[in-house]
Amino acid sequence: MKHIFIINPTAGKSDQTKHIAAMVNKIFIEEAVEGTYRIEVTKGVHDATDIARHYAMSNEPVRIYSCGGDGTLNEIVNGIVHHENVELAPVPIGSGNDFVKSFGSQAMDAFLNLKELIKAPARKIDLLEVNGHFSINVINIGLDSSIAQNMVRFKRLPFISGAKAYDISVFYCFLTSIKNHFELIADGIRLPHKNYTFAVMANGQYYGGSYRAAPCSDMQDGLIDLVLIPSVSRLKILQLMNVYKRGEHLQKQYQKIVHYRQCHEVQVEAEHEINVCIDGEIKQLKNPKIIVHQQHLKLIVPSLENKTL
Ligand SMILES: Nc1ncnc2c1ncn2[C@@H]1O[C@H](COP(=O)(O)OP(=O)(O)OP(=O)(O)O)[C@@H](O)[C@H]1O
Repeated sequence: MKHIFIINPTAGKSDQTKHIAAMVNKIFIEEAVEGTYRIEVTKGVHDATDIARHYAMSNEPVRIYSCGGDGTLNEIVNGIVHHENVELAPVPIGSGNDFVKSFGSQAMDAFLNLKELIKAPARKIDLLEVNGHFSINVINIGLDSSIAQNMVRFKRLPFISGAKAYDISVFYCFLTSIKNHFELIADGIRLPHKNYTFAVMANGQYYGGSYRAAPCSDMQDGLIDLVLIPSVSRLKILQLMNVYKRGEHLQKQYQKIVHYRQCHEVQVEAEHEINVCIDGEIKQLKNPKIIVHQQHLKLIVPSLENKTL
């Protein structure tokens, strides 16, 4: 088995390349772990996709470690998708690292323990696809995608964490448009609303620097968790925000504001191209269609308490 460590030196607050390289060298050389390894450092946007694709195309068994945040993970997923010979291990050194949060409160430490990760088994998980782009975590549209778009600006400021940047961006976007015109068709059923605050199509549970949008989402069930907030007042959004962050918005008392269902396919209809946020990265798409590929990716999952898999 080949072990490939793809490091994004710009992920998180500081460059972790030296630290990761030192740990990897120690594990493979001093502790004589079996297999060959290689460290690849990305040079720019989408480089991780190209590097991952290169190894995936070899058709040899390979374990790719995504050393970065959710953006790097998404880029690697798009490079390895459909390649059975590849296993993917997230090493969460980004700012938000929302994807691994679905695996419970111990997840961050467990995925950062490279020695354990190298030996951990693979589990098959679902992937979402929207107009040819793949998502391992969450796809969202409406107010949410504007928030993600603006968050990038705030998160690079000193002393602003991924979670804080998201909160600041929420308030910024809150002052601009909160009414988004689009219609949704879920598994062939046209939903009644024509305006939404936002819509979330989830595989994982968390996004936006730790908002637990889809607390019931299971990455192996072959289903999209669809969480919808039709157009509501600013006051209602404010009232809901902390509830939404904690993942308590699917409780009965919020049913008038929050709509939730599980489905296999979501068609979005809008007059123009709309901003679609795919694992935190924005793409402008015309009538995006979201589908699920059941257990389509081999994910390395370390031993965890409170895990969902
Ligand atoms: N060498 C590089 N120079 C500049 N940008 C890079 C480089 N390598 C990767 N990138 C870009 O960095 C962006 C951010 O990466 P990533 O999302 O992994 O980190 P993050 O933003 O700190 O974490 P999170 O998304 O979890 O908050 C990605 O869009 C990726 O394309």
